Amino acid sequence: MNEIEQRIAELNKLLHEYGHAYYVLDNPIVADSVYDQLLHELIALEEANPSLIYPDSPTQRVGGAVVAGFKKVTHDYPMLSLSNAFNEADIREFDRKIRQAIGDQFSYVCELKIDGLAISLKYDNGVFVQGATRGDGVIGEDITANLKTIRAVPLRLKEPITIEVRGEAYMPKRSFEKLNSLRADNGEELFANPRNAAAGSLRQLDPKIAASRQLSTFIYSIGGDGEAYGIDGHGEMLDYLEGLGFPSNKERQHCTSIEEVLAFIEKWTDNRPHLAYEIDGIVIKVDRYAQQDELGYTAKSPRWAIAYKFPAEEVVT
Ligand SMILES: NC(=O)c1cnc(N)c2cc(Br)sc12
Repeated sequence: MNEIEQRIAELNKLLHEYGHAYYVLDNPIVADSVYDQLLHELIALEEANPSLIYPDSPTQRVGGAVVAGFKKVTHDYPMLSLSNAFNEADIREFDRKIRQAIGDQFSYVCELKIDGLAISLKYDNGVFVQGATRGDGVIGEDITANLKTIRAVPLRLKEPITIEVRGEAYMPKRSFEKLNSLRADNGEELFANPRNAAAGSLRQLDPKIAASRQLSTFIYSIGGDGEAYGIDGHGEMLDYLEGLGFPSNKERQHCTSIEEVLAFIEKWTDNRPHLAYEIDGIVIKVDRYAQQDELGYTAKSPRWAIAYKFPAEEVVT
């Protein structure tokens, strides 16, 4: 490798590491000015040596052309929807049915239900190759170019594996407030909430607009069979995805009883306003995959999971 090739390789490595720390771990290891200076050095070197541009270079996130529309994508595995619970009785009934089916020897994983747009991300040999919306659960839209602009979406995984993951793209509360304030100054219509703003941003035909909206994502499952990766449960899967370089929400808890689940719900009902992003509920899943398989699915959703929905907030007029 000559000097320029070495410097480009080093800048890609550094920017990938700094970007992961900042956007995925929410734990910056260099100042923004240092990151920007290295990024501009890489942009200049790539402009002078286009044959040395890495496909997963951070400069390639906002590369897509404006498109006339989005291609349709048929999901390899349907993207599920969850049945809902609205109160303690619903949750106890969910728990009772599970105990009736598989006995008492099981545990739950509880997670925050992110209020955004469900997405699917596909990786071939560790490289991000396609991203899509959930759509109707079977057919979604190819929004790869827009999803590449989300800094928390890894362009290359820490292992060269082929995997499809699912998660939620969302707009942090602060980004939402800044966006609506800008739109108000420009006399534009305001977005009603961060979910609509995130969906509207990812439906933009020009990736430069999506890139300007400061979206993020949490990844919370895979498409297909977790056991194919030697993983036996959902909690273990979330740790595995984190290890690959995906952003996963850290506010998850292993619960060994429905009382612990109810306490988790109460905790986050109170703490919800202090989160940097909107949540609309709590997702409760039986942890072990073998027990999920035993419980199976209804026509619409898994029997081994439920989404507790927070009561609709009083709109003060
Ligand atoms: N952690 C999770 O499983 C999770 C988080 N946030 C969401 N909006 C959803 C939706 C489904 Br379907 S699962 C899930």
